[in-house]
Amino acid sequence: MNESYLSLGSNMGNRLEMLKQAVRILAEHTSIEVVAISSLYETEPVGFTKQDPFLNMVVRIRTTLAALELLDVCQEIELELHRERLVRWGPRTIDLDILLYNQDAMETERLIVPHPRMHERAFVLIPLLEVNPSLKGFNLPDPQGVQLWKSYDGVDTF
Ligand SMILES: Nc1nc2nc(S)n(CCO)c2c(=O)[nH]1
Repeated sequence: MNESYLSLGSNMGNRLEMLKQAVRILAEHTSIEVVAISSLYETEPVGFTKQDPFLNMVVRIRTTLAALELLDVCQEIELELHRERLVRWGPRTIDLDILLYNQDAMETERLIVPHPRMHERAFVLIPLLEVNPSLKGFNLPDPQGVQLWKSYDGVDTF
């Protein structure tokens, strides 16, 4: 069994509904168990800043899928929820990034794990710490631009 952490974000359309649908599809996948979900955070866009704020969260999963198979599932969910890659760093209905996969380090054309920018993103680290307290070793970047939006009592209440 493998353990992985995914960062989810949305800044187009009904952001909450998009995130709920993405988590539902993950939870319904026969090879994935959603073990924990973080709170939702409203976050200022990083990188391409001239766009609407995001809702971000992190989910902890257990899976029998290999990392690249998990990436396939994430990309299928993005397509299913009408993710349009209009501008690379621009607005999106839904975005799923693999942050960590076990304690593996891998770099391929399609996937780099641990995610290469996670260490500089408060919108990733702050929710990640909620679902994996053992990562307390991270020096949190300035939490500026990351506001708690809503917390949940677990996957079932999301
Ligand atoms: N706050 C925030 N800024 C972002 N910039 C990009 S690109 N993304 C997409 C994730 O790589 C985000 C995001 O999810 N949240």
